[in-house]
Amino acid sequence: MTELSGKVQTVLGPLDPDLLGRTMTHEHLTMTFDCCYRPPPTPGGDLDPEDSVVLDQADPFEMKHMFWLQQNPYGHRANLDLGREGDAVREELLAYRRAGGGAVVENTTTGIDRDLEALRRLSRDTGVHVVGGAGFYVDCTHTEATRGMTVEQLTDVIVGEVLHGADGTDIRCGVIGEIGTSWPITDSEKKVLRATARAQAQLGCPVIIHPGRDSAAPAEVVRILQEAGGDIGKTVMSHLDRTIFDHGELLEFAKQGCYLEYDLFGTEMLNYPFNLAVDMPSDSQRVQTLAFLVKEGYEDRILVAQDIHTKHRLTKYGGHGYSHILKNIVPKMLTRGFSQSQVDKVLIENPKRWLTFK
Ligand SMILES: CC(=O)NCCS(=O)(=O)O
Repeated sequence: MTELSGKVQTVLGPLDPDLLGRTMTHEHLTMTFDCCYRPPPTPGGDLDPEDSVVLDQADPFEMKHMFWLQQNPYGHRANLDLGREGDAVREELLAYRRAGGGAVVENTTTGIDRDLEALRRLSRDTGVHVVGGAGFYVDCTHTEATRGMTVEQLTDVIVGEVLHGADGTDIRCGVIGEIGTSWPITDSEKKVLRATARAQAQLGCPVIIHPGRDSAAPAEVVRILQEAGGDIGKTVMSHLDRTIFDHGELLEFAKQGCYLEYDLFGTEMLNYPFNLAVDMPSDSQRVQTLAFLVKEGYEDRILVAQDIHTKHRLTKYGGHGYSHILKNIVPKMLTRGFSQSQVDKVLIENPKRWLTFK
């Protein structure tokens, strides 16, 4: 289809897919998540204000705050700024390589401060292959200029980011996404989805979607992409661990044929701040769901990641870091009945197939 056919496109240029190695398909190395700030709940009952667990916004990161940050990651603005952690992320990526990691897909798109120059530096400094993301995040980050564009214009922007480079650089994106959608999907997001599908049809490239926080959202996104000519077999549905909980519903969705991504490994919280009706699964429950999907015949469709997008999850701040899956989840999978070849599919073969341009 293009000169990228049969290759993976990293921020350092086209790559032989066999060189990728173990790949986290949904991470952020630098981004801002300020758009998703949620004020923390105020303590009720008889709590003395002196003992309040609500952090002052000016408070620095301290050990005594880490449990609070795990429970309220979006309630502290400093935690949402992953853009100034270059040195810590570089150290983490070196540790990721030592743990056997080869590549990460960096899903930061327009709206949450994509920084392709930083990704290129990090990749050069660490030897980790980094794939950058084209396109737009959720509606609340769309500018008036974005909202004003036609589907054709949006398609041109996305195609240009893959073929020529994004944000005024010559650094070319290797996936479209994460394309952000809310629930219900807004008009501006629908246009971006249609443009994504058209760009994918032209380029034969991988696509990755951030669905809205409702169990009906993934199927609705797939419907819109399909109608606009997208290639569902080359599309990832992210964040399924906070979106579809019922196993029957999950199997129904899996039949659509996209990749099924469990990418919030390392996130353990009592109340999911974006949807209090949701009981966020633990890592053990995530592994159980993956085992269920394997039993149902979907081992060629599963992808995993940690989707690090806040500071408290970096090892610098006591978090699990980018190596969590390799160091802790893989051994757990092997004790829960996964074969080494199934683990290799999830970490190596499935990402490679998805990321290779048609
Ligand atoms: C960066 C990003 O969009 N992460 C997903 C957070 S969510 O809570 O799963 O929506």
